[in-house]
Amino acid sequence: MTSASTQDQPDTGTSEAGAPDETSRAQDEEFLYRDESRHQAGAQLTTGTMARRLPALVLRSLKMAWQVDRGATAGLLACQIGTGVLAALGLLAVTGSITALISSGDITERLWEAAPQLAVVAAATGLRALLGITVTWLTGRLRPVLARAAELTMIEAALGAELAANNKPGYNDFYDIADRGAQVTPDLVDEAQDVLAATATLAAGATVLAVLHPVLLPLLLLACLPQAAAYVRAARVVYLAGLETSGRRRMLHKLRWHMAYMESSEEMRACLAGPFLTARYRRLAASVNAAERKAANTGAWMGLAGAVAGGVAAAAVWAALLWLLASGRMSLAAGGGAVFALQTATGSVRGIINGGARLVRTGWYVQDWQNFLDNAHGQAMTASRGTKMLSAPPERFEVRDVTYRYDGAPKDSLSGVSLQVRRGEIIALVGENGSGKSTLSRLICGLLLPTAGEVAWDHVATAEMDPWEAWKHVALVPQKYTYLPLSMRDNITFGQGDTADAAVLAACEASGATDMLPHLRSGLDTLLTSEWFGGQQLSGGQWQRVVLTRAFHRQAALLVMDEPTAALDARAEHRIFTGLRDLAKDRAILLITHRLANVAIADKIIVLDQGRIVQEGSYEELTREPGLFRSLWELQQRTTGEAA
Ligand SMILES: Nc1ncnc2c1ncn2[C@@H]1O[C@H](COP(=O)(O)OP(=O)(O)OP(=O)(O)O)[C@@H](O)[C@H]1O
Repeated sequence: MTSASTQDQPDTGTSEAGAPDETSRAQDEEFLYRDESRHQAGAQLTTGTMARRLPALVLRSLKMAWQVDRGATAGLLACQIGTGVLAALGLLAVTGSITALISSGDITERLWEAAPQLAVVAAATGLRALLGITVTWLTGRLRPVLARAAELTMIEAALGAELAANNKPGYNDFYDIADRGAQVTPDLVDEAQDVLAATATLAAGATVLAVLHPVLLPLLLLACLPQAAAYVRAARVVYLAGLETSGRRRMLHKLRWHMAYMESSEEMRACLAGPFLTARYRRLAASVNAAERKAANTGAWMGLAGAVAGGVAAAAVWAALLWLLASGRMSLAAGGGAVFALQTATGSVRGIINGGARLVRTGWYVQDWQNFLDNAHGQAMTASRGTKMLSAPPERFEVRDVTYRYDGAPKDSLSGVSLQVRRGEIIALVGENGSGKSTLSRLICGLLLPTAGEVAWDHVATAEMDPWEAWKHVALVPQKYTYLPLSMRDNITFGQGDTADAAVLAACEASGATDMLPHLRSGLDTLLTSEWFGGQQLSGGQWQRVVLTRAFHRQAALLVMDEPTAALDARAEHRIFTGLRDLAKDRAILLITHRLANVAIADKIIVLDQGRIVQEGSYEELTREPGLFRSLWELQQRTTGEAA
């Protein structure tokens, strides 16, 4: 979809390309970051479906609220019931006192008759205000805990799902949308309570109206229907606009992050990426703004239509009341009470409509959260794998005729691959970019399950094992490793194994990370980032040493290292490779590297090309026989020779 002009011209957004070019760029980008599947899913979500699902969603949120803070949840429910009862009492007392005051007879007697009811009104109003304050306090206490709990449920579900599920296209959009659902979970509880409170007040008003005249209540409810429909439709438009722009909004968030945070700050400046990206930010922001403005306008028109319909309908109800009075079907005294009851009931119905529309909209968001959870649970490792435990750390890791294709990928990343590695052995995987080395390492670790074939540890298939138990035997140095803003000790141990100095320092010694310690302010307890006060920033190679220490500290039976020394200096790299044989004594090691001279240490080298094994043998054999390994190795030799 990228137009030729987009590629040829500097994309600063201020070029002389003119308006049509800008428009086509904006369209290209809109297409690039679209989120079609979510939008389609949203379009199918009707108000009726949501109305049916709402009780379950509200109950789910209430249950979660109950789990995180029983006191606050029970208090809130009690306050809402209390508010409803007080509203009913107050309303009955007001209508009673109005009826008494405007009935015929001596004014003093009428005042005395109305006095107790007026006292009830005053007490009910005061108590309701008190309950209102309590609700605000309890809601403030519950909201953040509930949102955090909803977030945690998502994180746990995401961590419990197959890695393959996270690799699916659109996963991040799905996660982002669900995250918004998690944030508004407390709103669902609030709004459900508002609707309940308004319903309780309406019940009081309705009782009075029904007593005064049976036609008033159905008339009032009928009159509110068009307004309710308009409000819910307006809420749906806003919700759908949010879904439609989710991919673009996520891109905006990414751009902000890259432009403002430290990690990308060098390239932003030296590559002059700033103007290019800010121009893209502006265009994307403009397209998101336009979509949101359109939704706001449509929503406003719908709201207006609803309000007009509501006004006309309210006028009809008042006209009906006047007709009842004029035709003598209702007494003047009863009419006074009816006016007040009608006023209150109309207010309550408006509260129900507003709250109900908000509730439905929040329901859609929370449904996104629920969908994410359902999907993650549907792809949970507990569902797709067995529960077999290994009685001892495995001795042999075997890949048997394995094929793997990523979800949505046009072709297999691995086909018919077989190999094995035992404890005490070092197997090297080599091959050009994209040949399938990292994919194979994920399969042998049991992170991915084969599309066909089998990966087995001591004859137990990874698909049959309890993955959490299995990974206790794995140490992984991935190609893209994680820098966490934790202390050095926590970054190494992740709270597992022996976290005491001696064990951590022994692992540091093996990786060469000990050299860094004298420069760290608090040794192993230094925070490894300068994003927070008191923390210290490490260099790329220093981080790689920390990640290697993490792997060595695990003392696992299988050690997988994907480009483990790419960022290390010559001395540090030498140290790792000379120490590898020692580490292999009680470990099976799978080593992936492009530095072919380093694989001389391996017992066996496996050469991958386009997902297939094309060669295997020792370093001596492969450097002698013609083939892919030798041609790559010769190229490297030539480059280093020429450089020398
Ligand atoms: N998460 C993923 N989703 C879809 N396809 C993927 C994913 N990861 C890798 N691939 C594809 O699988 C193939 C093998 O990738 P892999 O990362 O295993 O190669 P590699 O040999 O480790 O490459 P490199 O030397 O560049 O690290 C590539 O074509 C790649 O595009």
